[in-house]
Amino acid sequence: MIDKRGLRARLRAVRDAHGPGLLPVARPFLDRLLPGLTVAAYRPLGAEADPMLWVEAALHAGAALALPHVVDRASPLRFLAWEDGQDLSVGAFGLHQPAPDAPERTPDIILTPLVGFDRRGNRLGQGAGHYDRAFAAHPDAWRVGIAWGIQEVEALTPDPWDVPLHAIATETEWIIP
Ligand SMILES: Nc1nc2c(c(=O)[nH]1)N(C=O)[C@@H](CNc1ccc(C(=O)N[C@@H](CCC(=O)O)C(=O)O)cc1)CN2
Ligand SMILES: Nc1ncnc2c1ncn2[C@@H]1O[C@H](COP(=O)(O)OP(=O)(O)OP(=O)(O)O)[C@@H](O)[C@H]1O
Repeated sequence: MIDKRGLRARLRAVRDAHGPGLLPVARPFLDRLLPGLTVAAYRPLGAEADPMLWVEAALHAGAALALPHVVDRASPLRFLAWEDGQDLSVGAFGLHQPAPDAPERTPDIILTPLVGFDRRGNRLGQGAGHYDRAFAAHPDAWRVGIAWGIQEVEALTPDPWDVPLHAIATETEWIIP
């Protein structure tokens, strides 16, 4: 039985030792983009891989953007509209988020920050269940995990509520489970 909390602490340390940076855009993401689609991205926390080049590609393709908005661990995440260049404010967990009254959006693609992952599409997140619940609420969205390659682990044991990723992007690989 894996100790998820211990593993999470170890993988956060591995990620932070890597340091921040922009993740290059993966070709299959570009191929998927269409005008009018909604792409949910995120603003990185600490040394999370930064998807800003993916955001630029999405805008270039005419897609709309959303960012996650959370208020605490217990409440569900909402994806809120984010117009290009729009100011963000710092909220829960130090996250840069849209204003709480920004319109809610249904994502077609969810770019998901990972704490850890395995090659089968299993994911370890922050442990509040924000993305677990978002995946359950948006079952038709394309779930792409984003991480540095060193955040890979041999195998994660999925919990009953876990919804696997469709793909994982790292700085060197596009992994299809
Ligand atoms: N950039 C980013 N945005 C995100 C997430 C994320 O993981 N990364 N989320 C993912 O669900 C949601 C926010 N949920 C969160 C839940 C818990 C913690 C948390 O426990 N933070 C730790 C430090 C985290 C770290 O260093 O990795 C803390 O505050 O001590 C953070 C975000 C939505 N937005
Ligand atoms: N669909 C759901 N509805 C309600 N609660 C959920 C749902 N999915 C997960 N949860 C709860 O959220 C918590 C998620 O913990 P877990 O350790 O699996 O998070 P995680 O793998 O780090 O992922 P996340 O990024 O979503 O936090 C658990 O307590 C679980 O009971």
